[in-house]
Amino acid sequence: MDKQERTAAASEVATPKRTKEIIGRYGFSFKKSLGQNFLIDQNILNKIVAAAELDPSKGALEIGPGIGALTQQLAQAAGRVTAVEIDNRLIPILKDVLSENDNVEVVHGDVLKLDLAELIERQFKEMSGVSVVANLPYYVTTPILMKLLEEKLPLEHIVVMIQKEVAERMAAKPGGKAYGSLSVAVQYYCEPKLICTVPHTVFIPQPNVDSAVIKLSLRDKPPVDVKSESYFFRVVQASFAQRRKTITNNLGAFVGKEHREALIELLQGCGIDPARRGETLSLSEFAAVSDALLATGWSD
Ligand SMILES: C[S@@+](CC[C@H](N)C(=O)[O-])C[C@H]1O[C@@H](n2cnc3c(N)ncnc32)[C@H](O)[C@@H]1O
Repeated sequence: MDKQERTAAASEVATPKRTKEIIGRYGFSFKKSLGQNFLIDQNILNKIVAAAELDPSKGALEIGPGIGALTQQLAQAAGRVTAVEIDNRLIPILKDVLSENDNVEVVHGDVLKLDLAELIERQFKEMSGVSVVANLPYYVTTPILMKLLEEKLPLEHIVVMIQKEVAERMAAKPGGKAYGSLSVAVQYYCEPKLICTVPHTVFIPQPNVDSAVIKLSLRDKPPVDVKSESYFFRVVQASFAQRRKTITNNLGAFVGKEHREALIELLQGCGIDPARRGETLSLSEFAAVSDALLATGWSD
């Protein structure tokens, strides 16, 4: 290590000692309701940053910087970093911790309420690409990810630490217990890849569950063509409404019992055994059923 590297290592936030020191100095108390579990492991941070494929021409949007453990590393790897933090008590801490990183801007706000398309356009217009990189607050993981995906933001990758079980559901293939409407929604927009699992011991305070880092690479276009995206997602939701029920029973409740016989024929016409469960259907099978149902007008 040369002198510069030693100075950088000494100021790294992601160690138990330095995190406790910062928390103590500012008298910060954790709010469980905001999902505040701060990462204290440099190796995990390195894996997150490496997965994001950043370089000085790229921008990174961080959600929930906490006291800046990940933000510091993103500032080294990316050309520009914007970090959105909801807790106003953390804003002065972040300003101090990140005072040497002049390519970082901290925005105080609730990511669920911000106009992210406008924020990305404003903050990253000179960048050749933008990725979201974050250790997400677990209580709002799914709403945040669905907002990022449904708003069709111009992102390259979304690399996030989330609850392990949720990461497994996002990456699950048809046929298993983990496969559900979240898997279909995520895989419609992205190619998911599990990067690593993370024990609960690398956080202060420790959460009750283990975590995983997942990388979602945004697709240029969805892997299936559907006539109506919103209807496709309604059909997917309906197909998983009661997991133990067959696709016929779940979709029967969606289209109305009077169409049951016609529904069976429609499923057969799509090459789907009516006795199958939703959890066995692939994206292209859901697309076929969705387009066929839309054409009937049974459930507009
Ligand atoms: C799991 S902590 C991660 C902190 C830090 N990035 C780390 O890795 O140590 C989640 C952070 O998200 C913030 N947060 C929670 N809800 C938020 C929201 N709706 N918008 C923006 N930030 C939020 C919390 O205050 C907290 O700082």
